Amino acid sequence: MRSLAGSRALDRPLIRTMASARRQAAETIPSTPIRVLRTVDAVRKWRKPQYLDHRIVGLVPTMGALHEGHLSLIRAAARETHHVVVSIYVNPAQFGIKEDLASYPVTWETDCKILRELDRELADDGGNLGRISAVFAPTTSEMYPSGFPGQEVDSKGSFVVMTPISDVLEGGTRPTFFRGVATICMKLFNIVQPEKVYFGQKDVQQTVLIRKMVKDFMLPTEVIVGPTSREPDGLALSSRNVYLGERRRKVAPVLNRALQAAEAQYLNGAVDRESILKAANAVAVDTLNEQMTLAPEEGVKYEIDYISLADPSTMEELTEVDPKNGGIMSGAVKMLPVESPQPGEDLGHSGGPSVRLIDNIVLQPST
Ligand SMILES: Nc1ncnc2c1ncn2[C@@H]1O[C@H](COP(=O)(O)OP(=O)(O)OP(=O)(O)O)[C@@H](O)[C@H]1O
Ligand SMILES: CC(C)(CO)[C@@H](O)C(=O)[O-]
Ligand code: BAL
Repeated sequence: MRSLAGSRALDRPLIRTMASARRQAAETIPSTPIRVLRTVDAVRKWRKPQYLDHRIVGLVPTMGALHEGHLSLIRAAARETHHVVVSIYVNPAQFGIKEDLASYPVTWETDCKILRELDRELADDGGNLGRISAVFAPTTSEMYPSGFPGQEVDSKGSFVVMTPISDVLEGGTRPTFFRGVATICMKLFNIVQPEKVYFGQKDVQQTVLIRKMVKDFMLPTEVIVGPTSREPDGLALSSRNVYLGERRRKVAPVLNRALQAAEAQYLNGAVDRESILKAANAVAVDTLNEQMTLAPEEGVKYEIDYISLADPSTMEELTEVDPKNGGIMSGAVKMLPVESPQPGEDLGHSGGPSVRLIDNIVLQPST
């Protein structure tokens, strides 16, 4: 008969085998085949057979807190590629030191639930080439293997810097933003090696930057831009809308209304900067004046960061729209924290800090 000690010794390799099997079992989003990949190495191992099998991979980069805007990009990717990879990573390098990195919504469990439901929808839709195959959710030490370089304007490190596009509009207010975006997107593209990448029109300057990065650095990927998803009242969906709270949410469509007023001028035949921008500024200023007449516990205040009329391929300001090329009307407003918050008032995520909202409308070229 085996001694107790002997039987324990015999069990040990079995225990080791089970443990290493557990270690090797691929992490997935529960009740789905969607792999959760957390390291560069894991993505590379997953990617190689797809490459050898000539399977097309589409990448949808996100910072999580998923909403319908993200889902529209994932749906587009599933229609056109065999394997959709969604990256979820809040990249500190694109946040300025005084920006909202610490409070940025992180909703991993809800994101997984949303992706599970979307994957079922995609499976039932015969029109798709592929499904969501993987979520890439790395840590900062994985994405910055030499150490995180910092969020300061003068931080030293390995960055992708693109000028002058990074210096204007969004980059004017957020001087490290596009350096951070270009750097992280270059890393994501190098890791996933997607044939196609999907970005939202809501962040129009980002799409222009990414297209330029792909062109200037000869990256073997195609950039696809999906339309802006909106709430019924025109507000562009954005992960940051959760900061607004009820009072500011009602006023937040002002930016879209301002841009629509400008678009109406263009559609009526105006091409000069002054006529087009005047219409947008009038809506923004009139709405603010109306708010100022309200009692402090009702009103909402905001600052107009910029309202721009720019060239669609460079984002340089235009004095006149060439109808052959069209233009981009874009803007940013900073919704200030509400005054005289009332007991029980919904102030929004994280106590309702200032929220910067962006939006844009394409002035279509006439054919
Ligand atoms: N309303 C939208 N419609 C279409 N695409 C969108 C929309 N909002 C975001 N996207 C796109 O989704 C991708 C990931 O964006 P991100 O995760 O930053 O979401 P976000 O809502 O833009 O968040 P934030 O509030 O931080 O700007 C980007 O390509 C972005 O342009
Ligand atoms: C493209 C992106 C995921 C890079 O971090 C981010 O800028 C975003 O979510 O738009
Ligand atoms: N969607 C843009 C990401 C950012 O504002 O940081």
